[in-house]
Amino acid sequence: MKIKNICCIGAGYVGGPTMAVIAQKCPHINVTVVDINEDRIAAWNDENLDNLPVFEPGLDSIVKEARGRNLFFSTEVDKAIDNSEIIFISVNTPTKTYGKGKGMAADLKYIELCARQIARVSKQDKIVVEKSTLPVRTAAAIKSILNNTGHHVHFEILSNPEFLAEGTAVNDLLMPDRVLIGGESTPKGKEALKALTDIYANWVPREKILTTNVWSSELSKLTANAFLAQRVSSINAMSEICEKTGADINEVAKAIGMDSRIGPKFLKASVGFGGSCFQKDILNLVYIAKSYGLDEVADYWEQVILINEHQKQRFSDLIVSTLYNTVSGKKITFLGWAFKKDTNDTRESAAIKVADSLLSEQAKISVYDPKVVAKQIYSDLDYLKTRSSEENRNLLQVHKDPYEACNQSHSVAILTEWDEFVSYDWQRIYDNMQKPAFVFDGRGILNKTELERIGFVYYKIGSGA
Ligand SMILES: NC(=O)C1=CN([C@@H]2O[C@H](COP(=O)(O)OP(=O)(O)OC[C@H]3O[C@@H](n4cnc5c(N)ncnc54)[C@H](O)[C@@H]3O)[C@@H](O)[C@H]2O)C=CC1
Ligand SMILES: O=C(O)[C@H]1O[C@H](OP(=O)(O)OP(=O)(O)OC[C@H]2O[C@@H](n3ccc(=O)[nH]c3=O)[C@H](O)[C@@H]2O)[C@H](O)[C@@H](O)[C@@H]1O
Repeated sequence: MKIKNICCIGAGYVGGPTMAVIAQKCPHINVTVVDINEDRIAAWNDENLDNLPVFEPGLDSIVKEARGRNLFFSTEVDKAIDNSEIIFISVNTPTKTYGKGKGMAADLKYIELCARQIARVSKQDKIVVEKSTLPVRTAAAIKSILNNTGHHVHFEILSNPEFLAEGTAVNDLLMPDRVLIGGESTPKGKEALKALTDIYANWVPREKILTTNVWSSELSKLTANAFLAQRVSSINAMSEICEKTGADINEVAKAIGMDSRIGPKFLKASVGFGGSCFQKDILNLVYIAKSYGLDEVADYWEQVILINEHQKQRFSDLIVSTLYNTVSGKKITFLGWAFKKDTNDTRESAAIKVADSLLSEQAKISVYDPKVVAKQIYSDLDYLKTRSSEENRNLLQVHKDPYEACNQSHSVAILTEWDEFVSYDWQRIYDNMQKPAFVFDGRGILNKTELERIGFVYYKIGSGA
């Protein structure tokens, strides 16, 4: 099968970067990324590459190279579907906020809308690729919609979950550990698997392109995120034991990570994992397990989330107790708001929960983040509905200069591990703070000896004060 046109529905953190890399590596294929969000598409088309809606190191130069050549961003969804032999669905699949499965199950309404639209528009056979993260067996629902509402064209459904991490998306896409494609073992299924494999093979070694059945592929994505998040919760659980016992979490992580069966990656203690996916995907897994009556399995995975909530809460509790049991009226500076460094994404960032707890204690918070804008920070807090948006704006200020944010502060809390925080002039920060000056390092990135030499009272996650 000769593929000339690809369409991707959803121009978000996955659709945008993924398609940009496919377009760069496959100049013989036209790639059109469509979205119903006009502002987002306009931003992808912005002449000024600083205005792209997704910040990812290296993404701007790839967009610059391919955009207008064989990479297009558009709001004309029907046209792009009609023109393409392969359609990726890369829309959001958030946790349901209503009805059955509220707070647990994945909300598949955007997926279903896409399937119905593809069915309505398509006049020729198409390959439909699940790029979004989906509950296992979603392909069956998509297939049923496509086969019952379309123009009797043949649809082949593939599962091709995305494993990129934000902040390293471009590298992850250029050099993936593996590409996973699930498909049916019928002749047409095999043909579809080959067509998609051939696209990736333009830059990914074939031995790294793994094909499985559809259900294994769908479930592998949830499993990978569950295992990764479990590692973070495991190291964070140990970080609390370290703080009680005098052990140091970095030393423990190094010692266990040298065991080749455990490995050194993803063992960084933190103020809690964030991001749009770990929590939602584990909740989804818990929901799936419960729906099959597997309560013990569900309880096991739910603990990963509970430890994560605990880690965020204990960090804000520690700030309050260390600051003499009251933060009312005290200025606390947050360095970082993004859920990790090198991204402007704040979804489920630990900073949001920690700020909310401290604001409920009447603290005054100043925030500096190199990439997150004030509008986003206020919208994250307003979304919680803990207090009025006017109160949020009164209690929390956003700064464009880190030194200004720290000025006259009682304490600085590190919420994101941005590299630039390490090289700040900490003496200057100390000189302009209230005394005693506290630093709560929720990412363990600063130099304890140096900060204590300056005069700070320094707390590091996983090794205490
Ligand atoms: N963010 C990440 O790092 C990763 C996300 N994923 C998964 O990929 C999927 C997408 O995630 P993100 O890109 O982060 O979401 P996102 O929210 O950044 O982007 C989704 C886009 O889809 C658009 N959309 C929704 N319904 C639409 C429709 N009917 N027609 C056209 N456009 C529509 C939205 O307007 C939005 O721009 C999710 O299932 C997520 O779990 C997987 C791996 C990594
Ligand atoms: O499905 C997804 O959305 C993606 O979720 C994660 O990627 P992402 O959330 O972008 O970023 P991670 O690097 O995994 O970090 C997630 C959170 O865990 C935290 N973390 C990570 C690693 C660690 O050692 N310690 C730690 O606290 C990070 O600070 C961050 O808040 C996975 O790593 C990706 O493989 C997956 O595709």
